[in-house]
Amino acid sequence: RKLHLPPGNLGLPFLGETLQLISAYKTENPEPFIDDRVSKYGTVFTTHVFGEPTVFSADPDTNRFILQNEGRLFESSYPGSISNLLGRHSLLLMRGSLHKRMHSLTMSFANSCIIRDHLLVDIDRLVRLNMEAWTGRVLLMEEAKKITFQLTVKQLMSFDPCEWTENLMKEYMLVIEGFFTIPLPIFSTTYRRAIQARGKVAEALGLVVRERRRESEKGERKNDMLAALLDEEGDGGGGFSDEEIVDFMVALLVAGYETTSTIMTLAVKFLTENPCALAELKEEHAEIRARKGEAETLQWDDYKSMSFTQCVVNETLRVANIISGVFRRAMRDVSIKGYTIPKGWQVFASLRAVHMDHNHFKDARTFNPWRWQANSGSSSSSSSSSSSVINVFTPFGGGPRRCPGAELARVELLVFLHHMVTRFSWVPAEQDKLVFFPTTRTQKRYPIIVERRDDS
Ligand code: HEM
Repeated sequence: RKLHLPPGNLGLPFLGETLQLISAYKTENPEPFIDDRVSKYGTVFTTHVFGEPTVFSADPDTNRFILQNEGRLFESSYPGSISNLLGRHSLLLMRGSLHKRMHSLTMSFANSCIIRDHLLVDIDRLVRLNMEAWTGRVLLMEEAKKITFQLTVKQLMSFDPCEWTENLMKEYMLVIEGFFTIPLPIFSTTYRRAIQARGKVAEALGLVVRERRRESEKGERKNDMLAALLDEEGDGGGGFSDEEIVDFMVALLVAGYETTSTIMTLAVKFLTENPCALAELKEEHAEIRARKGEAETLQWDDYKSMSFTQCVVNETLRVANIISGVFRRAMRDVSIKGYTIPKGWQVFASLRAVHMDHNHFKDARTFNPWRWQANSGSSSSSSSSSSSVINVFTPFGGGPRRCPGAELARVELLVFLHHMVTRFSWVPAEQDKLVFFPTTRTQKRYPIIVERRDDS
């Protein structure tokens, strides 16, 4: 068929432009890959990456259109290798009314009231507990991962850290490695190991589900996500099967883990490189600590008073979000900006391209947390965009699949930064570089030397 595709270049047969993309994203400055194409073709262009022709959007209105039309014109789409790791009943792969129901169930376990009344106390306790053991050289990325894993396990099934959770985490980390063996997972031993580890994680979680069913028959009920899943009715009436519940839990573990821990680590890296921002952040947290006793848990009001810390988190999400964009598939021919996206084509809504665009964010390539201060939470952007900045800042996506853990992630990040700056001073242990492929991370997992503060 003759369709008016967005302009662009499909590159080499099969490989397309995948190698150019990978080599750009393996550096600290991946922007030229998008900049070059935007300047040649405009903000919506055609390329060919990871084995498929793809319409790439660096345009906020197009991104919004794609995200809001989930289930009508576009649907989420993951390669088979990722779907196998997630499990077929994962929220990320669910569609239609079941997706809607399970998305709101997840939200109901991570909304502000639940965080304020139940989760905040655990977040504060588990962050402190982990930091108690910090001394000398610390691999910050590893520590942040440990914390986010423990927090999710607690929220999902009420387990505190123990030998069982440690073993689960070891297997789980192998699963996570499998997600980043793109573009050719089939040939990778890391991927095969990840699939095996996924089996072990599912087995361990399956045992927990069965045990909890037995407990609930005796009338015992915990207040956690697993309890809510056990109460929920499946699509065909009756409850969910063990397999469905396990897949759902694996997806939640995956979704909140690498994302939040990366932002924790990178916020610290950017603060270290920006002493003025670090000084202002320390001041904000010293004031909070001065109002409280050393051992006193952070309260919701304390969290709400961390306005500069929110700016630091926004800015870190803007310049280095691990989710640089989302893939979708066109469910039918879709007209957009005078072009046609053919049915079945892959679409990539790039969140990062918008966040790094000078038309929406002044000096977009510079880390500047103060930009968020202008109107309490929104950013001071250049005025060349008609859309408000709040609409173009979408680190948690948008539409029916918008991240249900967004508020929870923010609370975890702020509590982590609070204890980090009130308990420790630190210096980088060695030079470490930020890269964006296969995922956003620092090459050496950001090693730092920590020193406990006398007053902590
Ligand atoms: C800084 C941390 C986080 C970032 C940047 C982030 C970002 C995102 C983004 C962009 C999406 C949309 C994906 C899409 O449209 O296909 C998403 C979805 C999701 N996130 Fe998060 N997330 C974070 C933390 C969390 C946490 C802590 C949880 C735990 C509850 C979580 C659970 C989920 C789930 C379950 C989905 C899938 C929603 C669906 O498909 O309906 N995320 N996240």
